[in-house]
Amino acid sequence: MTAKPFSFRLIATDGAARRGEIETPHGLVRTPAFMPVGTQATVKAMYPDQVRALGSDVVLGNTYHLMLRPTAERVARLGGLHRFMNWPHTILTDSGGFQVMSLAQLRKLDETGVRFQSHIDGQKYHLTPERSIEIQGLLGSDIQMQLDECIGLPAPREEAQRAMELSLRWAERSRAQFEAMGGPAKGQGLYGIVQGGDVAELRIASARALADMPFEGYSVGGLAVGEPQDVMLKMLEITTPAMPVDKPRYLMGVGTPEDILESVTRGIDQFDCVMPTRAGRHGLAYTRYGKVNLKNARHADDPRPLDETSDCPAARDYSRAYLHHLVKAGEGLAAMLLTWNNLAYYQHLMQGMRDAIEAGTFQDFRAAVKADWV
Ligand SMILES: CNc1nc2c(CCc3ccc(C(F)(F)F)cc3)c3[nH]c(N)nc(=O)c3cc2[nH]1
Repeated sequence: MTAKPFSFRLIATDGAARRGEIETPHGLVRTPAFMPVGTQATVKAMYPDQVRALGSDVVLGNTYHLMLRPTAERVARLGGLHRFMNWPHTILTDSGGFQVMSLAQLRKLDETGVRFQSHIDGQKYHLTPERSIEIQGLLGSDIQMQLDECIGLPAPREEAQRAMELSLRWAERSRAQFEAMGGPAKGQGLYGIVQGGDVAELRIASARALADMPFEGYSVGGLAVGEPQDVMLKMLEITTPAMPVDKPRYLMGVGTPEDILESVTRGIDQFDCVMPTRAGRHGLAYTRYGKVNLKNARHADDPRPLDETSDCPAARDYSRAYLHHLVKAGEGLAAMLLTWNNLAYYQHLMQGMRDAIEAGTFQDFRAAVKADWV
């Protein structure tokens, strides 16, 4: 039997900002969407029900980590990633190339794919476009990514062009494998990934070439790799107008609350970032007034919660003094409460943006949020 096809519905626009809805085999994704990172089949320091209760429609899984441990075949034998991590909603997976280049040892990239040794036990692997799609299919991922090559910035133009053109050839091979495995009939989506470094014409060429291929969505890759924010935003101003208007756009690895506000303004629909979860584990809290570093001794006697107006218990029911104590004592509850607070803040921000775009008041919302940041 064939499942309902993957679909994207544009509900409203306000300037270049878009309010939409993606339908996948595991439910609806309200956009603009923030997708918590769940690298090793868990959003660190959070229960799945809590992640859901904050308004998360998607979590991210990682081909690189899961192919090494516990392996895609084992996850498939155990019923797939949704069953394995008890997350019955949408899962998006990355193709693994980005993580190989940033985590693996002895990596060698060529036309066929990337060869590397596991950072866990040194075992050798060869990740090709076909194998990446096979792994994402075994995991049962609802939104899959092509295998691509993401280079750092700044980079020589020739390097950006070489990697962009390789990624286009890998886009074709990823698509062929996705269709051979019956992805479309399962209602799953495969995204092409726009590359091109910080070179405008390469970005446009990449976006146009991918638009000619039948992808269910498109990622903007190759950014949030150390470039200044103005370079990233400039690349969005150039790239999103060259991308299909009726398909979701996912800006990979972004970002801070400000990055997300500015990227929604420039036509992006989906975001992922380790910031809210990683910062939570390092004593950093995101609040409507800006960031609060609870390692700082100035909080030692502060009886106030992080945000008394929040409906998240982590933000409302614990004093900064207590959170400071937990952080200094290295207590596990510190990471749990601050991760909870941070994800609540991010998802509250996303809900505010979705409502504002529907109401046609997005620019006022953006100005009001930024005014609150001290
Ligand atoms: C942080 N900056 C950044 N992250 C980037 C990422 C990773 C996104 C990702 C996806 C899943 C996970 C998971 F751990 F939750 F699974 C973690 C991170 C990219 N990924 C690909 N394929 N191409 C890119 O060009 C690219 C550019 C990226 N800039």
